[in-house]
Order: sequence, then structure tokens, then C-alpha cells
Amino acid sequence: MAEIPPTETLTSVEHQDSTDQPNPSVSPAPPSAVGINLPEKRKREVEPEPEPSADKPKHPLWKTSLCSYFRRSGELCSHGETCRYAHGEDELRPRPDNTWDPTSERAKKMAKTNEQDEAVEEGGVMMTEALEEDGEESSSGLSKCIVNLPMKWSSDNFRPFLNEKGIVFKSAKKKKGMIVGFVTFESAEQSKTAVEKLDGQTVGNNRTLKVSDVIQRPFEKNSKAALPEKPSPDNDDENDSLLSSDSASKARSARDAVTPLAHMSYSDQLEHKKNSLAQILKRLTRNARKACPNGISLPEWILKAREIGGLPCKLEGIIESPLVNGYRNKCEFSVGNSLQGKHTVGFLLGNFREGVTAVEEPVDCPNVSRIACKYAAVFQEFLQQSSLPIWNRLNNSGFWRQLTVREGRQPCQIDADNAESSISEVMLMVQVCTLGSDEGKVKEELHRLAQAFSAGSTAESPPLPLTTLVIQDHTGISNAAPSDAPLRYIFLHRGGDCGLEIADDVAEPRIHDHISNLRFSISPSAFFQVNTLAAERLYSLAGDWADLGPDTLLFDVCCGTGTIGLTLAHRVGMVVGIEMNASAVSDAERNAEANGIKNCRFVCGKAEDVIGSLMKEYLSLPEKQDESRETSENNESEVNSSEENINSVDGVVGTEHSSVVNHVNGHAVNGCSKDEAKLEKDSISQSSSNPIQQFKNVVAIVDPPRVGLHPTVIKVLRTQSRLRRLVYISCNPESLVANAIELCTPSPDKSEKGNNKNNRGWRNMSAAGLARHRSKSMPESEPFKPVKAMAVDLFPHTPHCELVMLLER
Ligand SMILES: C[S@@+](CC[C@H](N)C(=O)[O-])C[C@H]1O[C@@H](n2cnc3c(N)ncnc32)[C@H](O)[C@@H]1O
Repeated sequence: MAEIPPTETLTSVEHQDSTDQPNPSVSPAPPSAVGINLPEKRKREVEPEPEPSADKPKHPLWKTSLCSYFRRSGELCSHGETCRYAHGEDELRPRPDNTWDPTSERAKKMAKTNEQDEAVEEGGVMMTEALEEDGEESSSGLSKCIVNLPMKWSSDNFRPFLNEKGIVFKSAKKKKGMIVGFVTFESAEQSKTAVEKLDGQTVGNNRTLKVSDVIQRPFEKNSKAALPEKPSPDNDDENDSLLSSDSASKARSARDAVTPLAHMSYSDQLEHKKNSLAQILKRLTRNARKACPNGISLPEWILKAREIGGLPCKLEGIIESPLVNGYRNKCEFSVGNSLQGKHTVGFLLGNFREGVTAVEEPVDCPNVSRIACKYAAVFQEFLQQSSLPIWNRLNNSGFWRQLTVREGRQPCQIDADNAESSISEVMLMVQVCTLGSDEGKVKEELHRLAQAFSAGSTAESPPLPLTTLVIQDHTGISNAAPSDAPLRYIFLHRGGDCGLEIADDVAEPRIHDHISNLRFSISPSAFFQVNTLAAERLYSLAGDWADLGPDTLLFDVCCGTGTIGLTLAHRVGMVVGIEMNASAVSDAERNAEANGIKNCRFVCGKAEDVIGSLMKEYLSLPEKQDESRETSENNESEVNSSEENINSVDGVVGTEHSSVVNHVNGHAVNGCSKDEAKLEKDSISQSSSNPIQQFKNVVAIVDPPRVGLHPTVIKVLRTQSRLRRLVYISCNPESLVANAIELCTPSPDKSEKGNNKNNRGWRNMSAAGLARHRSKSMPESEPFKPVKAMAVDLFPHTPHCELVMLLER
């Protein structure tokens, strides 16, 4: 485990990482415009300078960001030569992941060049789909991409623009949110004239247009007959969980796209992640300081932050992943055309909105197992001969969309050099869109596919594990399917001469994995951490920090298949798990039973809908009425008042959050519906007549999705005064920081609570700004304080990392 010496972290408020600055293009509206009464600006406290030392090794981020003082004043700051930040572009060095400080001229120039030129160099715009209009495929060479169009344009803006320029065309298409438009011509002459008239023209806000060839699909044959109807475009977002959006927006290889840190040694990767996390954590101190209401003294943790370089608490280090290569137990492979136009199963090289649909094979991606690569290759081979078309992201049409490979491991000592030997089960899930396809033909093709996978598995020696094949039917625009998308199951039983048996319409299949000697049954759509061995370390750390005992009631918020609660159940009196995905909840119940665990209850519902009632049910009990009545009444009124507050802000804030949740999960309701959640609420209130044990120690471990916790959940946790300890596990440190601002900032007294109705500027606020704003309406309650934090690397070779923070009060 690598420790962070406090002296190596930044020490001056002045010297913030420039990535901390709000994005200038989305700068928040001035306070007056959004009705926020900002407290008077606090006097900036001068923090000690780092000791310059010639023999000390340089900080890994040495001179990789511009000094904010220098940027503002153009002069050397008080640290002079010893400043770890660059005084000017000349001094600036690239970051360990080969990117540049995004606020530097160099990065801005590169971004512009990338946008305008790189996209149209040899590889075209990496748009490997052809435009098909009215069922007619464009003939080779008569389609062009126009790059660098305004993002907000749709076809309705694009076509009049072409007409205005006197361009004659057969069809033209442009999606909002993309910088690329597509035009098809009737003749080579029309195409030539368009290139002459458009290339190099400026449009909108000084955007220089480039005209490029669409990469054609030499491998695609007449597949029009099977094209389904076009679903309406409501979402352009691609959600390939492996694509590293923040590093390679247009990578040249799958390896660069999904494992952008793979060129670094593992110890350098850990150092890099730890330093990035430290920078993000400092935002918690800065924002909580800013949000602290006037007239209320700053909490001690903020005052003490200067002693640890501005961190809100000690960042204790980063726990390594036991497996560094081939660690992923789940890989989602997209189906698309490669840059050479071949049907390919692998990873997208960038974002669809930038015109990238090119998919490349998962070659040299060190996080993917050999087994997953092998099944991707088998599927790719199959697609070359299939009579059904692959999915076209541009037209939202086609049949074959995605392959997910999920692996289950036996409970054995893992040999890092032969990790594959522990993989005993494999679930293959193929996503298709059957809309408009002939059912007979679909059945035939699925049968052939099952045979191809079976043959692929037995062709290896020893044969690759293959437990089940699941077909997921999904008609949406993005590959992120809702958890209730229809499934068909094909069990593959090898036996006798026949090689396999296909059994349609049988009970939902599962695979199994092991954590802390427990066996977990996982259904196709349920969440399970992708790095099982590192997850085991994550959960045990969370358990250690939660200070558990037989008199502990543990709330496992966003519990998935119950992994955290079940692995810690033997250390507590009772676990209450909350999860919105119905399949995951039934997995959790099944897992409790299979492992003989009796002290767990799992509730299906959105945490924001059920947590208030659950806390009330468990924490307002008659036994300790005398001593707790007052508190519980207070809590009740606090929770109620927080609900009122939420409603008052919610027209804006709540809507925003739910739309994010919906967006992340792909669809409006993922798992339990609001009504089901309400039923769950009803069942909670009915069951409150049953005797429920009173617990002394109440702890919550929260493990939310990337967007973080819903504001209602934050308010319930904050205002439930019997909850003294909270362990926050996060795969997105930015949302942890935003949520912790609300949990840890002192609440304003009644007189200071501003009018929060006028929130028109919220869309432009950063997550931290929004959290500061929300903290103003936090009901009076004792804030938490950050006690310690630790990173756990679940995702070697990528910039991602889990972060755990202990909050107490
Ligand atoms: C990061 S996963 C953690 C799962 C589990 N703790 C584990 O480690 O396996 C987040 C989980 O939160 C669930 N989830 C997302 N939004 C939710 C909400 N609003 N309420 C309850 N659960 C939610 C997801 O379905 C997913 O299972």
C-alpha cells in the first residue's frame, strides 16, 4: 500500500490544480442571477509553503499545471523557483497520462486541432457507418462527412444551410450533440462541387468546416431486407462502461481507448491516481469553507486542513488490486465496423457525438481476460457470415448490438500468473434489436450463434467455460439497456455427440462468484463489482472503518446483490439493504439464504423513496421511548422538513437528479417502479407492528452509482441524528465530494436560510456549486466530519479508482 506523505501534497490555496477551476464554457451564472446569497468572501488564509529541497525527488505532477497566481498576474508567485506549478507555458510538462493542463494554451490549441484536423486525417472521422436514407444505402464514394458543425444543429438546421450554400444533395443528416453531419450525393459532380464550396468555410462561432470521406463498409452486403424500423432518436449517448471518456476522446487503438494508463508501470499508475484523488478531495475543504454560513465558526476539520496540505482528512493511501491483468469479470464489447470497414466486436475508439463509431478488437487491453477476448473473436467471426445486419449507430437500425462476457470464479487461492484457471463459469449475453425482424430467421440465427460459441469453447484445450447464453432484446438508441429489457435464455449443455442442447424459455440463469468465502448468485442485469478480488479488499476496509459489533444496525444503501451487507452480516446485529434493481434484490435474498445468513433484510426501491421510512421504522422504537422520544420526534420533523425543503428546491434540483439517474440507467425506471417503491413503503409501515430490535450503534455504508446520492437520501442521512458513522464508497470521487459538502457543512441558522426558489442558474453550476447551494437549505442538524479516506484500485490501467471515506459526528 502506498502512503501519501502530507508534505508531498499541495499546501497553498493559491496553488490549486487548474483542473479545479470551473470550465470557462459553463461558468455559473452570477449569484444575483440565480438568487443565491453568497456569504461575504472569507479572508484567504495563507498556508505554509512547501520546503524547497534539492535532493527530494520531484513530485510526479511537478510543473504539470499552471500556477494560478502566475496565470492571473503574469508574475512569479511567492514560491518562486520552488513552486511545483509551472510559471508559463514553457515550463509546463505533460501529465503522466500524456495530457496537458486543460487550461493551458497548448491544450486548447491541441483540442482545437484535434477537433478540426485530426478528425479528418487519414482515418477520416472514424465514422464507420454509412448513411442510409429511406432504406437506400448510399453508393460508395458519394457520401461525405462535414466535420465541425455546431453541436446544437439537427438535420433541420443542416439542410437549409446546405441549400443556402447552393449545395445539391440527395440526403443530409445531422444529429444534435454531434459535430459531424452526413451528406449523400446523386453524382460525383455534385460531391466535388460540395467539397469545393464547403471545405474551409467558417460557420457559427468561427468553426472551420472540413469535408471528409465516410469510411465505407466493404464487408457489408445486401442486408437491407432485414433492417428493422427506425426507433425515434431520444438519446445519443453511448455507455460503454469500459471506454475511458476522460482520456481518449478519439483513440487510435482499443488499448488507448480503454486502458490509457497501460503504458505506465503499475506503481506509477497508483501514484498518479493517488495524486489526482488528493486534488479532488481538496475541493471538499475549499467548498465547505465557502459554504460555511456567516456567523458560524469553521469546523475544526477545515481549520486543520492546512496541516495536511488542504485535504479534508488524511488520504491514507491506495490499496493495490491483487490482479493487475485480466481482472475484469465483465466486459461489454460493442459491435460495429472497424476503421477498415470490417464487422468487429470490441471497443469503440471514442464518442459517438464526435463522429466516432469505429470499433476495434480488444487487442492488448490488459484488463480483459483471454477468455473474454476469445469469445469476442468467436462472435466477430460469426458476424462475417450472418444474414442479419450489425447495429448502425447513425441510423439506429440493425440487429446485432453488443456482447457481454461475465465470468464467475471458484473460491480458491488465485495465482496472479494464471488467474484464468479460477474462472469456472461464463455467461454470454448478446444484445440484439429484433424490431421488424422475421422471427423464424431470428431463431435460426440465434441457434447458429449458440453453436458457434459452443464450438469456439470446445476448440480450446482445455475447453473454455461456457455456462449460459442470454439474448437481450433492446430497441433503444444507446446500448445501455434497462434492467427489465426482455431476455431469452439459451442453456448450453455439452454432452454426448450433439455438442450442445438449446433450451429456450427456461428460468433466469445466473453465474456465481465468491467474496469472503460467500457464494454470490448473479443474474444477467445485476451489478457486481468488475474486479472481484479487489472488491473483497474494498468491502473489508469499509467494514473495518464502520466499527461494527453485535449491537450494530447496518444500512447498506445501493446494495446491489447484497455483497457488502452479506460479507459484513456476521459482524453486526442486523443489515438493511436498499436497492432499486429488482433482480439484484432477489439475488441478494437468494444469496442470504444460500449462505445461511438470517439477519439481513433487502428492500427493493429507490433509496430516495424508501430510506426515510426505513430509518423511521428502525430508529423510532418504543423500548427506549423515554430517552429517544424527543430525538425521534425531532428526527421525524427534521426528515419532514427536509422533504419540504427538497420539494421547494426540487422543481429544479430534484428533477435534475432524477434525470441524471434515468440517463445513467438508460431508461425511466430501472427495477422497481415508484409505485412498487410506495408499496414497499406501505409494507414497511405495516411491518412496523412486528417487534424490531433496538440497536445502539447505527451505521450506513453507501455505495451509489456514478452520479452519487439523491438529495433526499443525503438529507435523511444528515438529519437522522442517531446515525453517527457513515462510510461512503464511491467510484466517482467528484460526486463523493459534492455529497460530502452537503453532509459536512454546518447548517445555517433559520435567519440565514435564503430564498431557494429562484434557481434558474442550476444547470450551469458545477456539482460542488450545486452542493454548496443545497447546503443552504439543509435543516438544522449536526454536520458530519471527514475522518479519513483511502483509495482502492479496482481498475488498473484506467484512470478510475474507488474511494472510501469515513464520516463521523
Ligand atoms: C456501485 S453499485 C454498488 C452495488 C453493491 N454495493 C456492490 O458493491 O455490489 C450501485 C448500485 O446502486 C443501485 N442504484 C442506483 N440508483 C439507485 C437508487 N436511486 N436507489 C437504490 N439503488 C440504486 C444500482 O442498481 C447498483 O446496484
